[in-house]
Amino acid sequence: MADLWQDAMDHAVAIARRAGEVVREALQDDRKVMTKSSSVDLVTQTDQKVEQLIIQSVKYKFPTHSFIGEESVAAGEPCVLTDRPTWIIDPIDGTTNFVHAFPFVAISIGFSVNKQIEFGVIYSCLEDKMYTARRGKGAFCNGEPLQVSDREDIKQSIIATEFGSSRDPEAVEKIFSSLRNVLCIPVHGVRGAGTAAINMCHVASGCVEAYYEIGIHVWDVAAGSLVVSEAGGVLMDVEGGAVDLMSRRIVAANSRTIAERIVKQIDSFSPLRDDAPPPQTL
Ligand SMILES: O=P([O-])([O-])O[C@@H]1[C@@H](O)[C@H](O)[C@@H](O)[C@H](O)[C@@H]1O
Ligand SMILES: [Mg+2]
Ligand SMILES: [Mg+2]
Repeated sequence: MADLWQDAMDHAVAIARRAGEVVREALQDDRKVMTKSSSVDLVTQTDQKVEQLIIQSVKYKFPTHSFIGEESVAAGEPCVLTDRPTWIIDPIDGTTNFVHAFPFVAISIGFSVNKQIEFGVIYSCLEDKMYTARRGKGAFCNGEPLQVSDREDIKQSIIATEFGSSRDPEAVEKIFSSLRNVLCIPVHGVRGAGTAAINMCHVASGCVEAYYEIGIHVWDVAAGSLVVSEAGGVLMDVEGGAVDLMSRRIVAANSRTIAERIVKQIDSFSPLRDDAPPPQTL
């Protein structure tokens, strides 16, 4: 039977590739940096330009589809996932890397129908790696199938995580407490690419056993969640149980054993959900 969403997925791959060209070109110029939720939550005109490029091209081809885009939400658009076909877009995942020319930058596009991710496309544009996953049909990098690592012993693992963009002292304390717990299991190492999407592609590729973070957003992990699960990995909330893409918390691992071991080390907290109603102003 023909795949209902193949056309949309082909479009996502094409537009992610085009967006990657725009990002690479922008790296040659000065990058004007603005801030969002905090002085370390960065955004550039390229983030906004790439998001508009993706949304306009999708609207033209699929006029009935909905969007959740990082920069549109920052500009006041709602962040609510419905049953409608929805493109969940992070135009530049790794903006801080982009600003500093640290060489991991991705365009991340997840596509959800009935609140289920149908496909995920992550283009690591400085490495020219196109990661794709279609629900039930596997995960790939530049067309080659991906498979998570088979290491079950966490003491022989590399774990990926990030520090995020909150500098709230209580959150920072918990982030360091979790990091200390994980490091002292002990694990072989802790890494972070500076982008949630690429960290998840690293889990899917088998070069790290797990990735966890509190503070990410739905656009950081929508595509990556399918890339990981289609490569044979598992997703979990940081307190165990099912992952909720709007909760801003995630553990993505090669196996349930490793995911549960990570969960035990995490000093968890709950940032404001992505779909929380905006605060009332009097
Ligand atoms: O803002 P942005 O570069 O798209 O996305 C960023 C992530 O991918 C990064 O890994 C994470 O630590 C930050 O919290 C942020 O969400
Ligand atoms: Mg991001
Ligand atoms: Mg971004």
